[in-house]
Amino acid sequence: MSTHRLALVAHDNKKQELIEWASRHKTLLSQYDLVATGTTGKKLNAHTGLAIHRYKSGPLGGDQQIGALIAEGQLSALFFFWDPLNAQPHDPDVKALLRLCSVYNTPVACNLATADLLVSSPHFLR
Ligand SMILES: O=C(CO)COP(=O)(O)O
Repeated sequence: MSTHRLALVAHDNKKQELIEWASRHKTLLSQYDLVATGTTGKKLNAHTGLAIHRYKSGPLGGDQQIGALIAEGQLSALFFFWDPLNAQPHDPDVKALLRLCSVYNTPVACNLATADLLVSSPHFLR
């Protein structure tokens, strides 16, 4: 992969799922520079001990900050457990982040099954 930075983001109802997933893959994740939106990063660090650079909370611009990394070619993959059952105040930012993944052909996992598949790829460090 071109860079060694991964972004981890989850909406509130999905944070527990992401924390459990990250705990399972802690050894692999710890080999990367990790970034996250504010609350996701705080909870991930508290529950897994992983070092994570935290951007702003999603509704306050964090999704856009991670989008900027993608636009600059600074992100290898995004793990974005967005909530399909609840409206988000910053829905345009959520869409924009997912859109940039397609614009720049950045791997993005939006659920557990895809996240597991993505980290089992040979492109990932072991
Ligand atoms: O809203 C988010 C992603 O759209 C996530 O933001 P937080 O990690 O700050 O909860």
